[in-house]
Amino acid sequence: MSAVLEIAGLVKTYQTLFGKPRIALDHLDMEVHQGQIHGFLGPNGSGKSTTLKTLLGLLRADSGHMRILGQPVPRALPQVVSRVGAIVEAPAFFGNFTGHKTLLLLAKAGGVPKQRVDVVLDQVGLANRAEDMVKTYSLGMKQRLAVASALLKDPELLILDEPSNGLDPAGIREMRDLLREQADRGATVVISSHILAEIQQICDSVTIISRGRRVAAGPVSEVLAANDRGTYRVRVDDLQRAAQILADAGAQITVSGDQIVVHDLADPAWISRALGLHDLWVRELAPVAQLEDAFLTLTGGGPRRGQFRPVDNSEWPRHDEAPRHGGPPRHGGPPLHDGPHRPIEVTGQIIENGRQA
Ligand SMILES: Nc1ncnc2c1ncn2[C@@H]1O[C@H](COP(=O)(O)OP(=O)(O)OP(=O)(O)O)[C@@H](O)[C@H]1O
Repeated sequence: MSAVLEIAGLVKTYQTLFGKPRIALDHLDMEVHQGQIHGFLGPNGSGKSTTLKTLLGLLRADSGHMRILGQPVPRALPQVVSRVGAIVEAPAFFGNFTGHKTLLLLAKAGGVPKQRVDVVLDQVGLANRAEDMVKTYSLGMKQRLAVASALLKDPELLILDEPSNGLDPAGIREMRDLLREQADRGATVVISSHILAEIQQICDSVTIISRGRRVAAGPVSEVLAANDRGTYRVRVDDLQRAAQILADAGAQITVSGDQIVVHDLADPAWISRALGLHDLWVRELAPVAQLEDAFLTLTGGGPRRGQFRPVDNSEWPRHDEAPRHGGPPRHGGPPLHDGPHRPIEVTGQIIENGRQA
């Protein structure tokens, strides 16, 4: 498999008006292979947009090497630009133009045959609104128009920043099918997204960055396996009491809907034992390999009730220096005891260990 996109040692520093320069990319490496759908993930402020803009020649890097379709960029961008379709940040369209006219102008400017306009309108499901003005479009429809504009050139490499932004569940599924079709015809797709479940479903491989550095990369299954934190989903009749017992026994838990998720556990039998001691019988116990878990572990951010996690800013301590959020190292399960129960709130929201974090 040949690399369609290669980044090595990319450094980008922003000069801020006051204070010291801000390091946005800190020797970033990334590689994407042909025909893959590749997820580019990172917390807010981790450097995703900076990477994509630098790759597309919209920003100048301090140092590092980049290649698109085997050509060094930005030097050889003019040679490859006709083979790349990209949306980086929400593109601005003229509200008084129709979707059709918008794409027609873009096709003309890019030297693309105008017949492609109807093809891409159809591909993104906008054909029936093509003659309406863009200002009447919903957020999701504008997003579809943006994707249509990126598809005009029938690109070999498609780079999409948050392609599912503003789409409803049916729209997200259509987008997934559309991107899969692009990969099936041999195109390579790079998408950045915060919808991790979506990335897990759609992507063949991922790069996860934090504070401008790559913290994990590879096939989704490998990234999941390497970062399996021993997370288990439990269903039990008396959810509230079960959550209380597990929390009091020292487990790291979150409660969501009708299930308890137990984190950082080496031996799932501990859960059955802990609940069985209180005559509560487990109805379902299953491992959860979630990209979200891996993401939070790798980027050092877990949910904290009543507290906002700082954005992934270079002024904060680096991940390897920072205290790890999200609990102690994986263990075989805390010792069980029959101690007094603290009140616990089961709200369908995330709670941590039965107490406010
Ligand atoms: N023009 C700028 N001037 C100064 N700092 C900037 C500028 N643009 C971005 N940054 C900083 O660079 C870092 C990376 O920002 P970037 O926008 O690339 O992150 P991101 O991963 O795309 O974030 P998000 O997911 O929130 O879009 C952040 O600390 C941000 O504040």
